[in-house]
Parts: sequence; C-alpha cells; structure tokens
Amino acid sequence: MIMTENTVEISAKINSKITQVRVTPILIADPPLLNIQGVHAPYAPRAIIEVETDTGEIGVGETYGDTDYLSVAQAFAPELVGSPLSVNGLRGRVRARTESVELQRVDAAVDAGGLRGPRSLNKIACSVASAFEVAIYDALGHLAGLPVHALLGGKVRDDVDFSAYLFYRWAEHPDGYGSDVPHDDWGAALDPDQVVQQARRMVRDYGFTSFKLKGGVFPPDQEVAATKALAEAFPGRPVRLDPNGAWSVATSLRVAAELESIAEYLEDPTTGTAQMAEVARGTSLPLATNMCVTSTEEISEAFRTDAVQVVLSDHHYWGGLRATQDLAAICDAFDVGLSMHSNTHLGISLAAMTQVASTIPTLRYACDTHRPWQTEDVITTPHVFADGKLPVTGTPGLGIELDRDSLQRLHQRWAGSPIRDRDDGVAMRRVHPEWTQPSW
Ligand SMILES: O=C([O-])C(=O)C[C@H](O)[C@@H](O)C(=O)[O-]
Ligand SMILES: [Mg+2]
Repeated sequence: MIMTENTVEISAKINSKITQVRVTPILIADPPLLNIQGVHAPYAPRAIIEVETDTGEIGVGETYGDTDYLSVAQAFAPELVGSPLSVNGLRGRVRARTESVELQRVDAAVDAGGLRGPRSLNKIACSVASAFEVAIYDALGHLAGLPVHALLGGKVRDDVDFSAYLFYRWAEHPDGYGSDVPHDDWGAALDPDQVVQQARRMVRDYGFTSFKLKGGVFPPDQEVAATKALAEAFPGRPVRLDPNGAWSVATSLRVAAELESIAEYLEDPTTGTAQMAEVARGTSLPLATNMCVTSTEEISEAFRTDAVQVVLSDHHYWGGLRATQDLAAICDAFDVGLSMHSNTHLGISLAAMTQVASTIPTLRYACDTHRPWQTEDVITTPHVFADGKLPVTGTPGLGIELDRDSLQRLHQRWAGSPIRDRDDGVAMRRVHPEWTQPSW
C-alpha cells in the first residue's frame, strides 16, 4: 500500500492512545425540590471526567459525584491511561476496579442520589463507566470529525423531545445559598394551583408540551388533584405522575383507576417488581419505572411478569450510550415502551442524553430532564430548549465545550465544603427533625 499523508494521519488517529484522565468533583447549586426521600440540599455533587489523547483531543463525561462513585472513578482513571480510545469492555473493567475500592454505602438501601432501587456494586460501576464511555465517545467524535450520534450508528430524528419535570418545592432553602449562586425565582409549589403555575412557566420559557409531576410528597389525593389540574389546564397534553414507590398496591390501584383516562403513564407507584406486577394486573394504565428495572439483572422478572410497560432508560444507570441502545433493543423485543429518566445533571449529560436519544427509533416518549432547575453549568453554551426540544447537533463529539473557569469554580466550592454525598432525608430533617419517609 502506498502511504499518503492522509493515510498516515488516519492511522495515527486510529491508534491514538489516552494519555491523561482527569476526574473533577464539583458541587452544583440545586433548588429545594421535594421528593419521597426529603428535599434536595442546596448543593449536589457531580463528577466531571476528561480523557485526553496523544493526538490532543479531549473528551468529557459527567456522572454522580457522591463518595462511592467518585472513589471508583478516581481509582479507575489511571487504569485508562495508555489505553486506546475503545468503549468495549469498559463496564467490566470498572466493575473489577470496584472490588479494590472501599465503598461506604452499598447496603441495598435505595440510592438517594438516583432513586433507582437497591444499590449494588454493579449499578455503581455502570454509573461510573457511563461517564468514561461518554468522554471516550466525545474524544472519538473530535478525532473523526463526527457527532457522537454518527458513531452510535446515526440519528433517526433531528431533535429530541423533553417533558417539563414539575416538582413540589419550597421557595427557598431554609439557610439560603452562598452569595455565589444565581437566584432561583421559581417560588413555592405546594398545591395544584402552584403546580399549574410552574407548568405554565415551563411552557412559556421552554415550550414543553408534556409534563411529569414528581409525587410521593403529599397524600395521593392531593397529587391526583394536581395531576387532574394539569390535564385540565393543558388539554390533550401528556401528563405523568411519579411518586417513587410511595404507595401500597391498594393505593396504587385506586390512583390508577382515577388517572386511567388522564395520565400517559404512572411511574413507580409502588416498590419492587412483585408489587408493580400486582398493580399492573389491575389497571390498563401503563406503569413505567426507573426503580425496579435499572440494571440488566432486573429485566427478566419484570418483563416475564409484565410488571412494567415502560422502562425509563438512563445512560448513567445502564453503563453508557451503547448500553442504552441495547436496553432499547431488549425493550423492543419484549414490547415494552422506552422513555428516558434524569436527575440533577448539567450540560454534558444533557448533550449525551440528546445524542443517544436521537439514535433510538423506539423512543416514543418525551425524555425527562432536570436541566431547567439548574442555574449553573460547566459548558460554555448551555442548551436552549425550543418547543420543548433540543436540536441534535452535527458538530463533532457531543457538540459542547467545557467551561474551564466554571469547572474550576465549582470544584473550588467542592474543595471548600464538607458536602460529599447527596442525602435528601438529611436535608429534610434539618428543617423537620421528626420527618420520616412517607408511605400511603
Ligand atoms: O424519575 C425519578 O424517579 C427521578 O427523577 C428520581 C430523581 O432523583 C428525582 O426524584 C429527584 O431528583 O428528586
Ligand atoms: Mg421515576
């Protein structure tokens, strides 16, 4: 073969190696959003991953920054140095690495940061691997001059639809924020009228055309009333309610009967696959989950028993973008619908969600996103929703640029703070010492 300058360049790119990996923990401002586990604290930890190659490319990823996730990410990062830009085998390598890290909170308790069912080593490893995978895809995209969706096989849509993620919330954190946090002027939402007002603002500012209300906060009748108020205020627009497993089977069936002709789906009304299956047998309303099916080992029982009709994918849960596509294929094979979950995240994760969502033909529900609740970001040009959608960029990689000043500032905040884990229950008990997790 005759070697031209071009082939030499291509060969350098194909053989490019990872030379540096950086894991930067940050704390980001988070408003006082309420959920079954309590209330979001003023700051939430995230971890930002950068992989740098010998050809000068830098790819970025984002995941949970809580202690266990961070410890695994920091322990794994040096192992990637010298590796090719390959995403294959990543989850297994991170999983193996978890064995040598002393973890604090693998106790089968529900994960406060993710509300994703019982914690496990595998779930932690998947969440860590997801950020490295995204960073490698971003770097590969820069190398190839292609957007991540092209590397994932190509987009099937030009924009991705998101839904307005509505929360009961307080107007302010009881102790406020530091002076470095932009003011959040959403106000309180504690009854149906305030929830509808919040939805109107989401529609005005972002153009969302569907709604998800985070429940599990007030007695179910109040949350049903808020859901009905939304359906009345926005006729014909899809509405979902998600109490994160707060209800018994009997309560779930009662609520499902009330919302059967109103809701698009009911998300995790009750906990555990067996109880979800019992509810599913008694209602025609589709049940969705990001709690009882959040890892591969949980799929079989749930699908065999028809416990869920919609799975909320999440590349942080499932181990990356390719794993999300795999999940979509499995759901399709079992005639289970696919939606997309989110919790507190910044623009890197939103870009990754948008890229992978654009490649999945069977994703027919608007994706969740917490992004409107975040007042800070680590990318230079934060995303702008129009008509509730984000365009699927054709620029190389994730189509975003890291804002190093902002990353540094949020890292300094982390370094100067004792906060290392998200714990919504602790945040709630600071205000209401007697508070315990509700169930109805
Ligand atoms: O759909 C869900 O269950 C979530 O988004 C879980 C999240 O943790 C959310 O409830 C939150 O951040 O309060
Ligand atoms: Mg949910």
